[in-house]
Amino acid sequence: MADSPAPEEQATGTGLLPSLNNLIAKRGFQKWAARFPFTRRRVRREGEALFDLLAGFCHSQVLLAVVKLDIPARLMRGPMDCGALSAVTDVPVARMEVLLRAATALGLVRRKRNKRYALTQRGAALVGAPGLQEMIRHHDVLYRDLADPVAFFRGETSPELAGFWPYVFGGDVDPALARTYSELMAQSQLLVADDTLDAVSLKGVRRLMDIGGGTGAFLAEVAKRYDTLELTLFDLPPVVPEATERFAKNGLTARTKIEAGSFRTDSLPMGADTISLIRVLYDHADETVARLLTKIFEALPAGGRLIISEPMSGGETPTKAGDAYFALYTLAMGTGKTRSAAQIKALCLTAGFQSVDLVRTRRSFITSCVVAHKAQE
Ligand SMILES: C[S@@+](CC[C@H](N)C(=O)[O-])C[C@H]1O[C@@H](n2cnc3c(N)ncnc32)[C@H](O)[C@@H]1O
Repeated sequence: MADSPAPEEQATGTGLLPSLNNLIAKRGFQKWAARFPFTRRRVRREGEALFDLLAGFCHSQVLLAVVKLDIPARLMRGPMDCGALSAVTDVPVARMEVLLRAATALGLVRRKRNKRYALTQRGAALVGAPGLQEMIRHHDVLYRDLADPVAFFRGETSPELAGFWPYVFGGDVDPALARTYSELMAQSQLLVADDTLDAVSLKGVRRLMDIGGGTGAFLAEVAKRYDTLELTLFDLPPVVPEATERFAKNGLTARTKIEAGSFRTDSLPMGADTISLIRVLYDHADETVARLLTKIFEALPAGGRLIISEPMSGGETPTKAGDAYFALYTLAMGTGKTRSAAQIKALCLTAGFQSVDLVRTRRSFITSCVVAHKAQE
């Protein structure tokens, strides 16, 4: 009985003909389709795609090992052979050979004629993309949280990630932990800032307030593009010293105000004609987001704008990055969720904004953008 299709699956067939999915699931049909000239290419592609899903965890672990053993940085200094890499990483030669062959198959390294390994362009991008290696390094926490995926989706686990980002609970933060998290955020912020500022113009803006602006990495990038714009950073008190340091280092002290506070319990500073929320909403539950958006609406003048930039769900069309990665990540964090642009738009309209634009960004796996407008009086 266990093998018979569920009633709703049977119902997908029409009349006497079985549904296409019922056919595809039959081994005899699979064998025929794998040989038939008009179907065999598609069958092979689908088979490969399924195998990639099955092997995805191994691929991620190869990536993690490559990063943890500092192989990209070592190969940036010049090609190395397996023996040399084995010696500097303390991985036995035979096992290093397996790792390097796997990394070759995944396009991270390539073996030259002289048997030395060099980075490919993809491998070099690992070094060049700010924050990517730090992100990969801290993935071991996420992977442990997902080790029993059924228990995870049933909500029966206590994910470690929820403790990795304790600030979202609004509690006191250990300064050392705040620094680890801030470093990771600031590094990866550079890509987010690039894509956000390419998608949304700040021409004509007088003062921008970045709420949950962390250590000021986004505002520092804004300052590079707009040299007269005044800047305000609003974030929890533990993050403030590093932001002060960054603004001083970048010669921005005179142009920036730093306001320490919590958007949960404090009122927001007035005076900005544009407010940004960069990777903030997905950390929080709908009620917190709704209250924050209302506070922002009240803090903005007539005609003011709110820019929201963060990885989003694909909504009606789920995406690999938004729905098969960030949604799981935020679920493990336990306090927020990955929302679609349409869901964020609806929350903004409920908060009082007159209109909301969904702005196309260059790489949705880095960030997506929504811009909300307060009515002119
Ligand atoms: C995911 S980080 C994003 C930081 C930065 N915007 C970025 O994209 O790199 C979320 C930020 O929101 C801040 N935050 C969280 N809860 C907050 C609260 N209640 N009030 C103010 N800031 C808060 C955190 O301290 C943190 O800097």
